Amino acid sequence: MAPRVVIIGPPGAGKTTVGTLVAQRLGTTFRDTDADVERAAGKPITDIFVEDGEAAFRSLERAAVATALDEQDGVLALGGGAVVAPENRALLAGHVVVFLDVGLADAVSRVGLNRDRPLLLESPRAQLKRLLDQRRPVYLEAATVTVDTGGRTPEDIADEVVKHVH
Ligand SMILES: Nc1ncnc2c1ncn2[C@@H]1O[C@H](COP(=O)(O)OP(=O)(O)OP(=O)(O)O)[C@@H](O)[C@H]1O
Ligand SMILES: O=C(O)C1=C[C@@H](O)[C@@H](O)[C@H](O)C1
Ligand SMILES: [Mg+2]
Repeated sequence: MAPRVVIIGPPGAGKTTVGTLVAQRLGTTFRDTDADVERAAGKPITDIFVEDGEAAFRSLERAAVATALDEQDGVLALGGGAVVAPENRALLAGHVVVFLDVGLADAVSRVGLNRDRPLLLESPRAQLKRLLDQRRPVYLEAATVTVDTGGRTPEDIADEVVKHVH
């Protein structure tokens, strides 16, 4: 089995929101490696970061990405930082990988005051700027398709993603 489409992008890109809509449109299932990691650890991602550290989270995430790419046949969203690991990028070869591109202003407003993102707990705007600056080239490189999400509705973005799914 292989996912029909893998969705990547930073926090606030809309991976979960758009991915769920794409799965509905394709009549298939949606899977998110963040949820898989939480299930494997038996606790929320924020607690994994606080109690076990980011390295422990990344290790669980690598395992979750490998398993999900193998098992999932619908839509798969990766955690926002998953593509930073070369092992995960290598596993994406041959898949349809959609990067949901988002600018800083949209990412900040979408993430808002949500407290579920451990890397953004302090100075969300500055942290998001750092993540986007560091990772945007990595997302672009890992993706087979880049979809601009700026000022667009999740429904409109989902329609464009579906067009790229074979
Ligand atoms: N195109 C959009 N326009 C406006 N708001 C959006 C759009 N896409 C997503 N949102 C909103 O932004 C917030 C973040 O979206 P979502 O949780 O889907 O992002 P994500 O990429 O999965 O983030 P994370 O990496 O933290 O899991 C949600 O409140 C969602 O409703
Ligand atoms: O951008 C990141 O590094 C992260 C994004 C989220 O999806 C989670 O995977 C976690 O909060 C880390
Ligand atoms: Mg998400």
